Amino acid sequence: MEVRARAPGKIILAGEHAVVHGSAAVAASIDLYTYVSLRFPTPADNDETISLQLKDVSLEFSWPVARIKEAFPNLETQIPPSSCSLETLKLIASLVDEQNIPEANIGLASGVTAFLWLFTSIHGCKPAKAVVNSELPLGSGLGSSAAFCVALSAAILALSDSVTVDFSHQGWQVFGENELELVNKWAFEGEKIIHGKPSGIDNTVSTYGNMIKFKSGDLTRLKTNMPLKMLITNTKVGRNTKALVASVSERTLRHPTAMASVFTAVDSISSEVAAIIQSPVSDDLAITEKEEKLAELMEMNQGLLQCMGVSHASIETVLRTTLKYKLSTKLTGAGGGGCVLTLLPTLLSGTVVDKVIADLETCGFQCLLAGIGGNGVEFSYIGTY
Ligand SMILES: Nc1ncnc2c1ncn2[C@@H]1O[C@H](COP(=O)(O)OP(=O)(O)O)[C@@H](O)[C@H]1O
Ligand SMILES: C[C@@](O)(CCOP(=O)(O)O)CC(=O)O
Ligand SMILES: [Mg+2]
Repeated sequence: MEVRARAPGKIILAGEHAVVHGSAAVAASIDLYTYVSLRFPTPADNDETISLQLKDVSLEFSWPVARIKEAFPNLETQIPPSSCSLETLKLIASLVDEQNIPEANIGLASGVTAFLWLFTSIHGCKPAKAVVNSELPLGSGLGSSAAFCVALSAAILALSDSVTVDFSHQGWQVFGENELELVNKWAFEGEKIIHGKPSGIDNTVSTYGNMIKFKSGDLTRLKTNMPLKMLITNTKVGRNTKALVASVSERTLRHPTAMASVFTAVDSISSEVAAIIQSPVSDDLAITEKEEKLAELMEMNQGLLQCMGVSHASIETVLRTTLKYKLSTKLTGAGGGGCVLTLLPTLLSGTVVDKVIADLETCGFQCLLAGIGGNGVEFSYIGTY
């Protein structure tokens, strides 16, 4: 009995960080996915463990079911989701510690903790094997943590009683509205373990796909016929979302009034971005005008992200490089390195795009052109149920 789920990564067009503090943000899914397969062993397998294989980092973790029962004598499965208590988090952290994660990969510990908590909350101590692989760079601002939590939640729920599914369906299928909501809620609880204080935008756009406006937990799905092309540049500078979100909160505590103004400005920028994206496109001139406005708003948002203290020398290098070609750029996700977005206007020639990419790659960065606004989470059964 095996299920496979996939969940997309995302770009944030406007509003990262400020969205954690109640401002609006606009995000879109991208066509790079995290995949999770989940399988319950058959009696013939004689496997009494819960295991997690992380292919992207070539690591595998495994816990005998008896060890988990010993650590969690009072474990109860729960639907709908509730938050992981501090006490449970400590118990799970000790199970994760026992796996001796290499120091170089210590950032994975929170993801492994999220897996153990999501799985045991829904299936208790049932033996199972989960395998994860991703097309997303990890820890780079493209929402790998959310895609990981959404794909895990989807796979775990797809093998649970709380989801009614059509086993005869071949290939990828989508959940119903209620089930999507459940996947999103569980994934948000997983993101809390990885991020500390997530806004919920990343798991929401990974669950629902397309393009969304998100404010204080409320989702608005955006309808657009505007062709939007973004160059994504990965500075390859590693960073950690939890630490960056915490640093913005600390700055907010030190300068509450100034930061409130910054967040209000970001809120206006995001609302304007959403309005531009949604307004009907009539002709090339209208597209060019909209692109010019978007470009300016991206520059303004980047300035405010600098005010929040989440830019980085590598991001500034991308800004300077793209400015030579009069292109507008902003960081995406938590910043501090990671990925940067450059708006590529529709009428920009392919030769210029190639030159920009060559310049950025000379700096040691990695460029990619991802499809924007595709499907959200999907799942597929493998073999018989
Ligand atoms: N494919 C994956 N395999 C293992 N862990 C993952 C994977 N994707 C995400 N994670 C978890 O998410 C963390 C990165 O999340 P984060 O710092 O929020 O960056 P981002 O979400 O921008 O990629 C990793 O350190 C790890 O704990
Ligand atoms: C900085 C933030 O706005 C986005 C973080 O995205 P990522 O984990 O860097 O992909 C945090 C959040 O909204 O939870
Ligand atoms: Mg993340």
